[in-house]
Amino acid sequence: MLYIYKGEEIKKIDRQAESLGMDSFTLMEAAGSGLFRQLTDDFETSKQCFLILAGKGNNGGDGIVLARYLKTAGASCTLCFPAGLPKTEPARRHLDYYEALGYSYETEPFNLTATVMIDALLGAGTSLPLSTEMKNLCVWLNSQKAERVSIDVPTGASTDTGNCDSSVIHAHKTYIVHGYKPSRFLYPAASCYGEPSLIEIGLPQTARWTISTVSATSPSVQFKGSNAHKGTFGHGLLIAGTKSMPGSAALAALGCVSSGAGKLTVQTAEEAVSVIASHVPEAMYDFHTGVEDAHSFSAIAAGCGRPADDAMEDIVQQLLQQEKPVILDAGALAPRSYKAAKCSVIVTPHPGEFARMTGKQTKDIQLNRIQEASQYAVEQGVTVVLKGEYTVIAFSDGSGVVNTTGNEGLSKGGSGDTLTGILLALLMRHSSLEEAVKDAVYLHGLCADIWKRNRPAQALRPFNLHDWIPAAISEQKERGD
Ligand SMILES: NC(=O)C1=CN([C@@H]2O[C@H](COP(=O)(O)OP(=O)(O)OC[C@H]3O[C@@H](n4cnc5c(N)ncnc54)[C@H](O)[C@@H]3O)[C@@H](O)[C@H]2O)[C@H](O)CC1
Repeated sequence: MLYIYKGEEIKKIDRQAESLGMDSFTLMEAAGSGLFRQLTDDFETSKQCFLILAGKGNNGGDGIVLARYLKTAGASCTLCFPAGLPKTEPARRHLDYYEALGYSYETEPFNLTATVMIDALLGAGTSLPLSTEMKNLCVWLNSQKAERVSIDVPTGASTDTGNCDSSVIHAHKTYIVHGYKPSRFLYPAASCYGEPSLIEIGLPQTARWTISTVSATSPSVQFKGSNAHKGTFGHGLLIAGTKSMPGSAALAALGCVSSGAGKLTVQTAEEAVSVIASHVPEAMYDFHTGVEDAHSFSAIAAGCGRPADDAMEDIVQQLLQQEKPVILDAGALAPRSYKAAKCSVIVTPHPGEFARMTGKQTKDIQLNRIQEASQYAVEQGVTVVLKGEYTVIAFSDGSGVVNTTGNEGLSKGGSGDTLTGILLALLMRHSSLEEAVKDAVYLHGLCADIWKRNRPAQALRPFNLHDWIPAAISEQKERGD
């Protein structure tokens, strides 16, 4: 399991560790030795010339410990404090020890050369914008012909949001201490991390946000039932599609019947049936314009290929008054309260739809996707699936996951409909809503990743996605995460 921590959470963890007897000096030692191990895995240290630029905080302290390990191992390494000597107590003590071993340091970086430059200037304690001095250092570092390795967070990138200073370090690699920081998954900051590696420092993992995985024992990939019949695997209601957008309903229905749904009823416009039925002969049809007999379904999805009009709003209000879990997508998403809902609600907006739901700007949502989705989920008591690269899944208890499967091949109209269908099928078959949602997003992304292994991403049609569901399920079953 991989974990995500905000800057404040890291500070709290450090304080807690200190109160339990694990002091920051020891944690810094663990960070430095972990960094050294990772560096020796990534580089033939005897053939490299290292320059470590260390800041005044604990990020710089990690750099001091790393410098000591490199020097002790006989590597060519220069430690430099371009913004002044360390100010924090553990970093100062590590510098004392470093000097006591007879090692020296520089304070002027601009004439120094190296093949690998380590950015230990600022980490989780960054506040933006950068000072002029830091900006100049970053500009210089970015202009050097060397591999750039950042410690924890590239200097100039925010820890908790996608914000970056204009002179942010563009790292080739980032060695992330203890756990991922939100900015690793938020653009533009995410694009400055390069290749990330995690450095364990021996602290227990306590984050409520993790990176999504699918368990090999999850009902999403296991399909068992002695004496099973079509009722065993649930009956889904999909309220989707119009005369002008029958394809959305077809894509969602395909996703659903390909993911283990026992039965599926599509409530749609009569004119849409010929298109849907030509692709999904398994489905049944219903032409009501309201919600009838909701109790006879295991779960309900609404909104694919529907306009966000009054008729849709009426349907959503009826859905919120019944008790079966409901997925709201596309036309079913609107600015409204879910606080009086009698059912579990999952909303699946893309950033534009989420902006419409919340009254916020899309660009602000994108910079702070994890926080925005989480805040909405907690306030409204719903599950939010905020789609996009690194889809964010926020639960109403404040926990959540970031999904790392999927690629640019999914950036096409119709991909989200397939996801809604997969989600509906898994929700019908799962006892855990949380597991159903995160598994659906993971498997949907994995379909696109499997496609891209041998085929161009631009040629992936949303209509192809369901064909890869069997391969995605089998892969997860065999992997056994
Ligand atoms: N549990 C862990 O994960 C551990 C992580 N470690 C490392 O510690 C840093 C966080 O250290 P902290 O001292 O809190 O912050 P920084 O080193 O990032 O910097 C603080 C320092 O920088 C100044 N500063 C902040 N913003 C700016 C700016 N925009 N321009 C100029 N200067 C700025 C600020 O005033 C302070 O002086 C974490 O990233 C890990 O690398 C521990 O070593 C082990 C435990």
